[in-house]
Amino acid sequence: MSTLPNRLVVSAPPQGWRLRWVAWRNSVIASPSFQHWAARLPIFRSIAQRRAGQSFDLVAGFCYSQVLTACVQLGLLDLLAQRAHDLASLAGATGLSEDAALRLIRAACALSLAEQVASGLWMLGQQGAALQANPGAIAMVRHHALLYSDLADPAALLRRDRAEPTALSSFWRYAASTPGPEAARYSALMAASQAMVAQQVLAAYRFDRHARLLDVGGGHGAFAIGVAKACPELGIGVFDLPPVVAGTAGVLAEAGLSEKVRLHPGDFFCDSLPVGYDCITLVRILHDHDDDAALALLRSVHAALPPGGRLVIAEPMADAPGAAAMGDAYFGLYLWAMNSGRPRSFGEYGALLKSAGFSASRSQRTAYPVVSSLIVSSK
Ligand SMILES: CC(C)=CCC/C(C)=C/CC/C(C)=C/C=C/C(C)=C/C=C/C=C(C)/C=C/C=C(C)/C=C/C=C(C)/C=C/CC(C)(C)O
Ligand SMILES: C[S@@+](CC[C@H](N)C(=O)[O-])C[C@H]1O[C@@H](n2cnc3c(N)ncnc32)[C@H](O)[C@@H]1O
Repeated sequence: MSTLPNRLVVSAPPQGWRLRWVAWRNSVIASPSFQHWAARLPIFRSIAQRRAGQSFDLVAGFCYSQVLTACVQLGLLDLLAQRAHDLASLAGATGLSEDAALRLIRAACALSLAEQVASGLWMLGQQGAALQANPGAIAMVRHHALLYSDLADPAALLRRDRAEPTALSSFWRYAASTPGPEAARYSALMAASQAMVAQQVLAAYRFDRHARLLDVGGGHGAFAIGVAKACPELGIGVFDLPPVVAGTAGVLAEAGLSEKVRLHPGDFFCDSLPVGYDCITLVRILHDHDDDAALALLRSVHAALPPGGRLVIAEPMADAPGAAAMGDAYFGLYLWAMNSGRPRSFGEYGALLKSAGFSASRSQRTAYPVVSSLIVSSK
């Protein structure tokens, strides 16, 4: 656990030596003759080939994503998870010609989504097995059609006025504040991807040290249900927009937790948060909002907590250890396309939390920072 610096992390002006080192290093790496010879020198060969592969993967990444999308769309991963298949059964089950099925299964094998276990016989590969264990990730693969439509012309997306609606912003804005199928679709997507996050949060923080927990922006209660099962003695509340909370009641009833979890319909930008909870969670909330709105929400949370009360922030963060691309490269563009919010580093949250009046904050490592990280703050 590390204590967060209580000020916005402004990187020190680059030292002279760092500028000179980076400039020299780049001039060497960018040299075609160095790239030619590095792969031929035993001392550099493996790193040169690995870097070349990484460069190719960066250039070709969208194609890989679409191989995964095709596998999800055609149910290929589910098929391969059940048993080994030959080409005829794969073609029949997916509705593809044998030529197309062979092209897809070879591509899936190249990405470890599938694995040839004998001549003409395939099963799930390591990457396919890992993804099958995370239905939320599979749900996001399906959801990415919206994201990729907004990213079709990335320069135009970055240039345009963020007030202009995009496919993603329409999905998230409209769905969050309007009853009906859109709100249900939106909350179902959140609930599907919540399991991975809840697992990380519950393993990293002991909620049973508290008496009552309020999950602000708790959606259809997926996190609240996870906490209720892990901490049977804990009093739990969920605060969310009225159209969403209307759906939460049904989800809690199905889980047999209607009496256990108290619902608080409201708008956390207009209404005060309910008091009486000694722990408040913000799970995948703050990164949805720009700094001013995030600070206003943190101030509202601070006002609702008793002295010594705790705030637990859980979301995918920028600069997460071993997952830098997930932060500013994925969520950075995702939230830009959503017209609101950004991923933040631990240091950036430290500054916001201090401005909101929190006395101390610390980061809490999780097993998979690529899924979610934690910050714990005290009033
Ligand atoms: C058994 C033998 C012989 C060897 C084993 C060797 C070994 C140890 C292998 C390791 C296997 C292993 C443990 C693999 C683990 C894999 C895991 C945990 C994979 C997890 C993948 C998770 C993914 C891909 C998650 C993706 C999540 C996404 C894309 C979430 C997007 C969320 C969005 C867009 C949220 C939007 C909400 C908003 C609006 C931003 O607030
Ligand atoms: C990205 S979802 C996260 C849901 C849940 N915490 C999770 O991790 O799956 C954001 C949640 O914040 C809620 N929300 C957005 N704006 C809100 C507002 N102004 N007041 C209350 N809830 C809001 C949405 O309805 C949604 O449930």
